[in-house]
Amino acid sequence: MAQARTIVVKVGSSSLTTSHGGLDPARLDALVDAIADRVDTGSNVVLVSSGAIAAGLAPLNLRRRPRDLATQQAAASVGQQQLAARYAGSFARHRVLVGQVLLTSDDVVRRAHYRNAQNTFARLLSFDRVVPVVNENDTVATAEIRFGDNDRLAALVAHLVGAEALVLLSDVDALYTGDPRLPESARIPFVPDARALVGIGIADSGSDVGTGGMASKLTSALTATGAGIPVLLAAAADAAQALRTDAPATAGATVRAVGTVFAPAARRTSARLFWLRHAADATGSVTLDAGAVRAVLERRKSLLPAGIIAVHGDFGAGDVIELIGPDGVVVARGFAGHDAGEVAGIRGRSLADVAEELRHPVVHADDLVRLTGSSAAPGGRPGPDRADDRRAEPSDEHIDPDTDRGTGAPDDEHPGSPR
Ligand SMILES: Nc1ncnc2c1ncn2[C@@H]1O[C@H](COP(=O)(O)OP(=O)(O)O)[C@@H](O)[C@H]1O
Ligand SMILES: N[C@@H](CCC(=O)OP(=O)(O)O)C(=O)O
Repeated sequence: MAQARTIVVKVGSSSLTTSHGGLDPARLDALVDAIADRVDTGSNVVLVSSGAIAAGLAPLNLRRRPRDLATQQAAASVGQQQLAARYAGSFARHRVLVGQVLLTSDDVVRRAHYRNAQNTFARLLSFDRVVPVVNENDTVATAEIRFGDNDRLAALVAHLVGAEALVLLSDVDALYTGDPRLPESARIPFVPDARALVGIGIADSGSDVGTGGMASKLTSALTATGAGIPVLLAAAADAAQALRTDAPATAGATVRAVGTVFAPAARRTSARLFWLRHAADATGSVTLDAGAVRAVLERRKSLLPAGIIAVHGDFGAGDVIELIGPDGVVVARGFAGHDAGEVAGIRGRSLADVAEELRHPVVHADDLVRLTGSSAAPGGRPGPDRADDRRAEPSDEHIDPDTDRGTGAPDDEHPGSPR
């Protein structure tokens, strides 16, 4: 945390607004001061800031957060503008420029867009004293393409910019064993891995303006730590402490004086597999027989046509597809090596029996992420899969079309895999 050169800070709506609605300039300035101090030490900081909808309530005379999408979009339209102006003015006190980045999920579910966003951030951060301020583009995001909560967005952005730390700032000062308003709930200073979250009680949000709640913060934390990025969850009021580069450790180097630290997994997932797991939308799917599920999940093999029972959707080679077990459960996602028509033509057949130009896996082992065997993160999206962390490098599997068995040397080119 203290050494991170690039750091993503996410702040929730409840930490930027007054109890009457509208932005709270004092709290916003205090956050900006803490971030500017970190910028002064040479760190790159990306700020993912919620608060557009909340900031639009008071100017539009709306008493509470609207439930319908159109009014939320109207509030976000007014509020985002106010938020951006406030940040620009507040950061200007420190001679820091802000760059506004508004994203829809489309910007990350399409791989070309994901790369484009990556390039934009890289260029922005190459300038001195520029802080990108990110939010969901609520005004144009329809129900179907919404991230919905900025906690998940922050984890995706952290990976996108190659951050070395993610700081989630909220109205609660740490993760607790249960509802933080109850005296029996205890603060958890350190979460070594996802298993430590078993039994944690998730209470309703303490604020009326936040959307994600603690469940989405935990999903975000597990997504980031699964990609090798440590996470600190702390109160926005403790931002200065949380972002200090010389913050004293209380009990060993991993525990900070404030908040809850989530330890990173040992390896960083490759950008490609991270995107496949957390961001990509599937274009179609294939149903596997039980043997193929075992081969893919337990023996870490490529998916061959012989194990496919059915093909769904109209995907092309290189598209993201879901691999579904015979019981209907999605067991993996991968980049298709063939288009849907080709898979339909060769399904159930041994590689030796198919035309030479089609003699390669439907999904190569290096092109898939397994979704079972991992602890599902709270909130629904798949959690980090330790098995995949071990395999951030290409597998050493080589497909022998005569036997359909993996044998030896690395396979450099996998048809259809976007690189
Ligand atoms: N086990 C828990 N530990 C800490 N906070 C919790 C827990 N369960 C629920 N919460 C609630 O989560 C809330 C933070 O989520 P949210 O309101 O969405 O914040 P933000 O607006 O910062 O995104 C806190 O107000 C807290 O009351
Ligand atoms: N994009 C929305 C915020 C969505 C959100 O995740 O809010 P929060 O739970 O307060 O972080 C906005 O700016 O109002």
